[in-house]
Amino acid sequence: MFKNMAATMPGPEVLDCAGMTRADAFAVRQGVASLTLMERAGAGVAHAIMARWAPRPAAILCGPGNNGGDGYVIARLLRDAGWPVTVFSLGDVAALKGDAAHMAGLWTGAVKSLDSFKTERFALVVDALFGAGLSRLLDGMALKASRSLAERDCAVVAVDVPSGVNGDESGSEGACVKADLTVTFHRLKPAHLFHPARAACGEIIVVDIGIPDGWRQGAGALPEIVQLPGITLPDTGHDRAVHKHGKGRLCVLAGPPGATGAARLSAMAGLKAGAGLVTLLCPPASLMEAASASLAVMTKSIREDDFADTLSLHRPGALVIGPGAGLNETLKARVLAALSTGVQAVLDADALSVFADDPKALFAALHDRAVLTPHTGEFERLFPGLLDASASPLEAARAGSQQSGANVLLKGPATVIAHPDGRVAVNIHASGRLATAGSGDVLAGIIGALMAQGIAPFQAARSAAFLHGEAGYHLPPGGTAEDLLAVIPAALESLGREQERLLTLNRLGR
Ligand SMILES: NC(=O)C1=CN([C@@H]2O[C@H](COP(=O)(O)OP(=O)(O)OC[C@H]3O[C@@H](n4cnc5c(N)ncnc54)[C@H](OP(=O)(O)O)[C@@H]3O)[C@@H](O)[C@H]2O)[C@@H](O)CC1
Ligand SMILES: [K+]
Repeated sequence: MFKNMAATMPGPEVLDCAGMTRADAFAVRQGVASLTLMERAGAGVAHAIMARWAPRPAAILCGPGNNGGDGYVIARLLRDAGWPVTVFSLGDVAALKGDAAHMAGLWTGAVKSLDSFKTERFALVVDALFGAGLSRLLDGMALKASRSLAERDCAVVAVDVPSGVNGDESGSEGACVKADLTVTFHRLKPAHLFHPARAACGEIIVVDIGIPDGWRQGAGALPEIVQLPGITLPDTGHDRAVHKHGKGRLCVLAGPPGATGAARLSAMAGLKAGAGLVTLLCPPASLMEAASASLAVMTKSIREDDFADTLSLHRPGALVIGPGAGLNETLKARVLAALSTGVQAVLDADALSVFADDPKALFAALHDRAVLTPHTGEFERLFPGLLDASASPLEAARAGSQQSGANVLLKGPATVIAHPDGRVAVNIHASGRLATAGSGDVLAGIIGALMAQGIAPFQAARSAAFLHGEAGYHLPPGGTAEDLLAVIPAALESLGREQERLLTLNRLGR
């Protein structure tokens, strides 16, 4: 889905539109002319177009602000390269101001009114109507143009964001342009990461427009894209001195009879992700079912009323609680008991939903050694209305983490990991093949295994999301959660090798 992004992404941070404006102003204070930034932005789009398409009749739709200014640069550079180009303007060209007026002045061809734009005359259309300055829903000529683009089979390239999409937001109430390629500048914006806005972007390229180092000063903790050099993997070496107890002990709570599969997936994932010892804590009635289906995973019977005692007996480095656990008061009590011991814990599935009627009781017990792993439905149960009220899942997860006091990993095609201190990361390294039943149980087990091995919860959640995503790329078509377990070692190996290569290059100063 994010093909080629690694090669073109100049940096890992995500910037909102205000942050981008600040970075732009910083560049200008450092002596980079804003016209130079606009020229580089337009050149980046023009080069991306020429790298993908041979010359063909192209329409450049220019808006009333600087997004339109970029459009005039693109028109000039494509025409200079021999492309047949027609420019359409939304509004009067004479009304343009500043850099956009300057760039329009360098365009020596005709400028037609957007009203006369007919999609069928063009094989490629550049959408330079609105970018970061979008302030209301599309209407009038812009709305008409976006609709006519949707009806025709011509290539559409969006400048910065597809017009109608607000760069800070994952969704839009109104219509927007649907692009095949979106070229943005300096850093990704939230809209490039989250559906449905992301789906309107098509392929995404980030162009470096030469904003000087130092632009981060005073920007606070920016959300970042999880990347391989920044994750922590378990030690998978051949050191013979290592004992299984020294490689991390993980406990997983099993559910009632007939529903132990989810916890068994988590437990197996924990072993595959390097935990030395994994124990399924089973209600007595589930013991035989769990034991007969497990080989390397240990099984232990637990009593109804002594979950904190059970944990102090097994002294796990981390606990996974929730997958297939059953929605009942016993589970609620066990979650609260586990949290009261201070053990590092992954709360997944039923351990979240069981608090739908009283999330505050959960929040009062949570701490930053816990990781909540909701999908959007579970998130809504714990934080009613927060997703809708937030510009994007990024903001929602950050707010959810601060409200609850725990790390929150909000699952989706782009998974957000938030720490209560305000740090946020987004994992986009994930195959669509992960969208299969039980995949979340596997993720919970991997997070638990990494925490049990001494990796701090926020870092464990970031790293596990990336490793789980990598395992998805090793899955054959039609792969199930069981198949996902089987490819975790291969995923660990390939990431370990690549990380070592990057570290070596770094040491050599490359
Ligand atoms: N920052 C940087 O580093 C760089 C930025 N660059 C480029 O600048 C772009 C941002 O430019 P920008 O701020 O001028 O905003 P832009 O999107 O052109 O629109 C503003 C105009 O549209 C109008 N308007 C808005 N919504 C409307 C609607 N629905 N329907 C009708 N009108 C609407 C709005 O009117 P107003 O709201 O003021 O009434 C205003 O007149 C950015 O995306 C990137 O492409 C590059 O050059 C590289 C360096
Ligand atoms: K645009």
